[in-house]
Amino acid sequence: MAAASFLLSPRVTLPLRRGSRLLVSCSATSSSSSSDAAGGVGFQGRVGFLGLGIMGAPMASNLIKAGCDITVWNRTKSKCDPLLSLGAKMAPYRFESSPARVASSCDVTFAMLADPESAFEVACGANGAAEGMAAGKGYVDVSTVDDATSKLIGKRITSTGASFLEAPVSGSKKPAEDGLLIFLTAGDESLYKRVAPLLDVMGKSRFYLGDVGNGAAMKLVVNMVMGSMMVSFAEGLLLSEKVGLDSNTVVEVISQGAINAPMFSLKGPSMVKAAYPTAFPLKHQQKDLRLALALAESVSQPIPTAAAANELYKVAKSLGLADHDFSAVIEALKAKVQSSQH
Ligand SMILES: NC(=O)C1=CN([C@@H]2O[C@H](COP(=O)(O)OP(=O)(O)OC[C@H]3O[C@@H](n4cnc5c(N)ncnc54)[C@H](OP(=O)(O)O)[C@@H]3O)[C@@H](O)[C@H]2O)C=CC1
Ligand SMILES: O=CC(=O)O
Repeated sequence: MAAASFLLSPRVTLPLRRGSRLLVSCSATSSSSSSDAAGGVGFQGRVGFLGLGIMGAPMASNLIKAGCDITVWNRTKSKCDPLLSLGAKMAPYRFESSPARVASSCDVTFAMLADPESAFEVACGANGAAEGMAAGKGYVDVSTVDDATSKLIGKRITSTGASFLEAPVSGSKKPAEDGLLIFLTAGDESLYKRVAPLLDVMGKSRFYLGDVGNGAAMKLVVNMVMGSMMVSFAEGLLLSEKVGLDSNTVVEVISQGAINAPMFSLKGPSMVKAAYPTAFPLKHQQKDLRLALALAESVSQPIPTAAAANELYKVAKSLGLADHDFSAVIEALKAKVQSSQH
């Protein structure tokens, strides 16, 4: 992909329209001819990718397809296989593969892990990425974590002389597959500019938000709203059913009005059929609400709607729905209706 080159103002990201996608692109510090030889996306160097779950696998896959030199690692090794088939590498074979090995063999390493605990472990634990970091290298954590965890990871990474950027994403499995994620970045601004061509392969837009913690906070605010919206939608679907309305018509009416959201049109029809194919696991939505509640608590901000939604996701987890899509939260409401009738 040829990168449209322009000057980035400090702390500002300007969306450009290219084709049908809002896309921000910038040149790396190298000339386009040398960077094209190194991968064709305007980034020069080797890229590591740690965590190949629902999101990490398609993100890494898009980088490979764009011609980047990618080295992958995942706790469950079999998840590396599809990426290896596409042309990814493992860290040097003579050593047991580990985040540290990936980081030491790459210029920039991305991490897409489940939660604060795993993001910390993979970055800072034994054989963690920090052990392979050094001056000149970069670590980009795209997992959804809280600001305190992100700061701890950033501190450990930068103690090696390397640079750190947090860059959680908004957008689910399909946007990850289509390279249409929204990056919410904060931290080292020169690393942000350096990896911008890679973010543009994986995403449709990117925001640079300043100090580490701001990207995490932005992501938690967005997902707090999303988690509450889903619960409200589920309540509406169940109520409509109870009063004899056709739930599919409700989805259609909502899709034409001011409260239309792609999420409702996308998930509504399968929710009506009680099908919850996993795009965003329910356990991660509950984790994000839990972290948003802690964020709100830290500034004494009441968020009663999100708190109530969180309770419902906890019930859904207790019903064995943790690995289903978060739209399965409607089943927790159904269970409440049933228990109130007995
Ligand atoms: N799915 C979505 O729609 C979106 C998710 N996110 C966020 O992105 C992150 C990843 O989400 P997603 O890909 O859906 O999640 P998955 O559950 O599919 O993948 C989680 C990844 O974390 C790894 N992992 C979990 N625990 C550990 C551990 N203790 N040590 C090492 N690796 C570990 C898993 O490895 P293994 O394969 O071995 O289990 C896997 O690679 C989460 O923070 C989520 O909130 C953000 C936007 C959208
Ligand atoms: O974190 C989930 C998303 O859809 O964004």
